Amino acid sequence: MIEMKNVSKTFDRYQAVENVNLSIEKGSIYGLIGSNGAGKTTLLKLLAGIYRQDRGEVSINEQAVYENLDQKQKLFFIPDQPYFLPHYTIKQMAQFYKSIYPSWSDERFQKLAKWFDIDLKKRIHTFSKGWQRQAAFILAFSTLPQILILDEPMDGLDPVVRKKVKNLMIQDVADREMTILISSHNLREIEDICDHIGIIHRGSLLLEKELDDLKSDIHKIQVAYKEGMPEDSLEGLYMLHREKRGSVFICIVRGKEEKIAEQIRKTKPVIFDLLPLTLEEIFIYEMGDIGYAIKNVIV
Ligand SMILES: Nc1ncnc2c1ncn2[C@@H]1O[C@H](COP(=O)(O)OP(=O)(O)OP(=O)(O)O)[C@@H](O)[C@H]1O
Repeated sequence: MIEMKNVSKTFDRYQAVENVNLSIEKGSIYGLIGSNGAGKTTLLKLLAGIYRQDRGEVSINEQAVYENLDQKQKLFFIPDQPYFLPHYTIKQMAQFYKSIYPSWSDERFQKLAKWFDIDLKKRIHTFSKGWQRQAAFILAFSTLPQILILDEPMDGLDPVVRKKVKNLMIQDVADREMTILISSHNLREIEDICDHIGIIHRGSLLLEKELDDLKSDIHKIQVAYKEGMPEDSLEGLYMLHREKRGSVFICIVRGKEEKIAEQIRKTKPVIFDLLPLTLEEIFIYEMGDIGYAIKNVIV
């Protein structure tokens, strides 16, 4: 299990991460989402042992990560701009990682190189952005990490490669209970593969939930009445957003589906639909609930 307890990190008095508590179960795929500058990369680098926290504890299976070689050999971090040793080919990078990671698999490396159809003898810095990212994934998956930490992983990858990478992730989670932590602004992709979601805002973790729980706790309702909306129809509902389109009211409501439906039906609407929200919509309204502007966002 990956854990953060009361973790804070400042840069020159700027609080990038503030008192974060977080836990990620083995074998889960955790999506970290948040606005620009929210602290996602800082959090990932703390978990990867690249940054040292000012306060709190960062641990994997109850052992500190920072300056702990044993722990670092269990994880692989792909930053938003993958790093390679200057002028190295993929083959040379493979030798380098083989010397660092005891779990390195030559068999996996050869298999992946063939599958991605990549030139192992070409210098990586001459590759396109997408090819460089593919190289990073081939190397990462060849170390057979217990934990894979990815910052904006699909940036610059074409749809076929994205699918291949997603399949590899899912396969390794299923076969070896690998844990994945992903930060991305592509919420459709996060929704597609993650089972847990954390929303970070201004350095604090706003919420952390199973994706299914997150989705079952917030709904969009469309409702219309013969003679306008009765005054008390929405009383007691936790309303995150409300707008009127013609005679139809569109509301975003927090709460359980049955409870919301029961209350609305009592008011005898002529139209009533209760719809699930996408992760993108949930993110926008959760952020709106804490004052991050949702004006002019049409859903
Ligand atoms: N090395 C650093 N030195 C000084 N400030 C930093 C450093 N790294 C991050 N910060 C600041 O910490 C805050 C959080 O940055 P971080 O990169 O973690 O955000 P993010 O959520 O990944 O953002 P984005 O989605 O825009 O990539 C920002 O205000 C950033 O300017």
